[in-house]
Amino acid sequence: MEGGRSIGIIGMGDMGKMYAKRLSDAGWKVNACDMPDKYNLLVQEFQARPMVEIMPNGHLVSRASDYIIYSVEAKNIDAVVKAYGPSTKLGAIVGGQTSCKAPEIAAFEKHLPPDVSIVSCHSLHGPGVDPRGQPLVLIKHRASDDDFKFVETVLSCLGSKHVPLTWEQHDRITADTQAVTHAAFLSMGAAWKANNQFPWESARYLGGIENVKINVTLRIYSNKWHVYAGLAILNPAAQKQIKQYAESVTELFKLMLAGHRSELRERIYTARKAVFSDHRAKDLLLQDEVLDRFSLGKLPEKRLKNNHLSLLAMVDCWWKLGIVPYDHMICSTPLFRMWLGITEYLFRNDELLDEVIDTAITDNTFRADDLEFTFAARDWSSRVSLGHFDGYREKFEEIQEYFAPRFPEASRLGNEMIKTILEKTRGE
Ligand SMILES: NC(=O)C1=CN([C@@H]2O[C@H](COP(=O)(O)OP(=O)(O)OC[C@H]3O[C@@H](n4cnc5c(N)ncnc54)[C@H](OP(=O)(O)O)[C@@H]3O)[C@@H](O)[C@H]2O)C=CC1
Ligand SMILES: O=C(O)C(=O)Cc1ccc(O)cc1
Repeated sequence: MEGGRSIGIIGMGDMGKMYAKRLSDAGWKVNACDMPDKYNLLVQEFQARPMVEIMPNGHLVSRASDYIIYSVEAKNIDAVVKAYGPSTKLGAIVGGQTSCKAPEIAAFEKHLPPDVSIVSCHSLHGPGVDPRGQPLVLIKHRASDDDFKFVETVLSCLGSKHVPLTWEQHDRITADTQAVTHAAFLSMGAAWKANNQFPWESARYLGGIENVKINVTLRIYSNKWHVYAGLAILNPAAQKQIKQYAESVTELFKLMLAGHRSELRERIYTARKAVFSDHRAKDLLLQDEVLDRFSLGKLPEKRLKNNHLSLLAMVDCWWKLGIVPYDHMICSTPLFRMWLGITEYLFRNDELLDEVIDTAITDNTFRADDLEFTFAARDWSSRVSLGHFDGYREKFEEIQEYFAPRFPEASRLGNEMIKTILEKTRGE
């Protein structure tokens, strides 16, 4: 392909393998490696794919390839580029797949020889999602137009929607979209565990919006901790967003506890105006019948009320930070679109929003759940702000273990849900 040029992939985890398979299927020669101890296993796994050559380490991949993609943990990017960067083939192009670009670009600038071009990428979806039509961010950081065109040509086989950005724009947008979305779902999981609850066993958490909350939470906890830790801890804008989310949760919960109905209502309606007023005429991203279809438990005859503190706080947080989430649709992940979908579903239905406010003030049966949710949001925020990967990992894996028995079923249902919902909410 293209004058015999080949592609290198350093890091053959979930994303690296997905890229290796799709690029080689499109006819590209791929040179790939993971840690040296995985060499034999990878050789076996890829033996039926002659277009993928597994190599023992990143030096060999770097010296043989014309466009090298680092697909390793964000927290390791500096060390890995430091090790292999100097072995990069003269005049090659280098990029990375990590979810936060500030450390990745810094590592490239520090460790790559000056003749090497830098064009980075970020597929805004997990490895199990069909990349067609999903946003793919491309960052032309230090490269000629021809080099950039070459990367576009290589990655066009993914069928994704190319979104050219600078690394600064990328980090700002993904803090708004991914990091704070994950914080909300991570907090739901933490609260359910703290109350020793499996939400699909409680009628309160069945149907509609609740299905999305449960399926997405389980999807996040079934993934690798470092993906979420990396994009939250390493992105300075993310810390601010997550902190505001925790503050919004706390303040709204205090208004509920104190029974300040009119203050709560006014705050929620002010936030709604700031976030949704320009979108009132547009179709809803998600509809009832889609939401109800994907339940881990048996749907109750009549939907039970919830005060949806997690959703109220999200809109409050967007308002406080001056974020209009629709502005980011071009650069959104599936989980963000689902999160915005259920938030919008609530905020654009006057009757439901009023019911939620009434439940928040009059129904005490949610207090225990909301208390744990508030603790959880604050705890995640402080772990992210402290910047300790170990502290993040410890909490994530404890909750992961709690929910693990339901991952297979939740993944199956979650995949179907994502597929159906994505057809209705493709970016833009
Ligand atoms: N999963 C997702 O949904 C998405 C992830 N991303 C980003 O893509 C990157 C990869 O994520 P993902 O594939 O999920 O994570 P994985 O943990 O599955 O893959 C990373 C791989 O890189 C390997 N690795 C670490 N150091 C080296 C090294 N020195 N040489 C070769 N290989 C090395 C790891 O080995 P070991 O495990 O032994 O450390 C691991 O196998 C991350 O930065 C992530 O943020 C981007 C979009 C979506
Ligand atoms: O859709 C999401 O937000 C996910 O959780 C999957 C994901 C994780 C990390 C990325 O960098 C991009 C996508």
